[in-house]
Amino acid sequence: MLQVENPATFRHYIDEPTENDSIIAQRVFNTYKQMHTYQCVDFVRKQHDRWLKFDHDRMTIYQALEKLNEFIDESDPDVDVPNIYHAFQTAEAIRKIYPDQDWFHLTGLIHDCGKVLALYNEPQWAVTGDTFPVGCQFSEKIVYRKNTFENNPDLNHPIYSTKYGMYTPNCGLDQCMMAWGHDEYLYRVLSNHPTCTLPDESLYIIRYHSFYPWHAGNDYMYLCNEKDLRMLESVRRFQKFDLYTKTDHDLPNIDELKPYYLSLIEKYIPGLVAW
Ligand SMILES: O[C@H]1[C@H](O)[C@@H](O)[C@H](O)[C@@H](O)[C@H]1O
Ligand SMILES: [Fe+2]
Ligand SMILES: [Fe+2]
Repeated sequence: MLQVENPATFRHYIDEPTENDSIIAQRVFNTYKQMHTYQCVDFVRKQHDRWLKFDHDRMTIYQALEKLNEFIDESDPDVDVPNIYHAFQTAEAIRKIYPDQDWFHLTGLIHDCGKVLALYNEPQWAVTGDTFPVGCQFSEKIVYRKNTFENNPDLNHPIYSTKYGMYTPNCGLDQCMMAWGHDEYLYRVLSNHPTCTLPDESLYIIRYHSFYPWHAGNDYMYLCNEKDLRMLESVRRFQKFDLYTKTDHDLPNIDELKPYYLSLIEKYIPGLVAW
């Protein structure tokens, strides 16, 4: 088990921060305010059209990871260094506790690589942050649920505002359209890569790791099928490493760790990937 000294210090979201609150608190709130204003069924459809042709770039997974050197996540109250450190912190913590599960180490390393979207001019509210399904009622468990959705075009939609919205009971999360961001994007990129041999569990973790209203809030169970409920434990197992290893001190030595992770990429996701 991962030892966590003080879990309550993570994911602290300050409501309606003012100038007296930290810059980070303001930046996080503004990112979610925009996300909850603009993420709607129409927007997600447009993003699928735009990004699921995989005609933006060709680069290896490691090259994508290195791009996160230039990227600070504005939705995250717990990280204020480039995201590549978070990738190695997550992976190394998993490796310590599960030395034999190399696919899980690699999952930790790459799970946020979808954030390269932001380096192709996508705004952070369409890249980072927690996710939720669009096309049905927004859960009370979404962060800042009370004061950030008032201008969302789907909020009072006759179908999308109902419990099941455009879905059916227990249809399965793969039938649901999630708010567009780094999870769904990387999942689709890897599914489209002909030589990716990561196990299903890995791809599932990548796809839903930001779905906090579900895996942490226990909501949306009425959309889940058996597979989702089976995978929930895996997502939760991953989430502890993803969240509780975030620290801006003790940054990992990337050059030292690089050869091991390059070997895992060669094993599970070799070659140039289409983005
Ligand atoms: O701010 C964070 C960050 O963007 C993570 O990458 C995402 O997975 C989390 O759900 C979110 O809370
Ligand atoms: Fe993430
Ligand atoms: Fe992460």
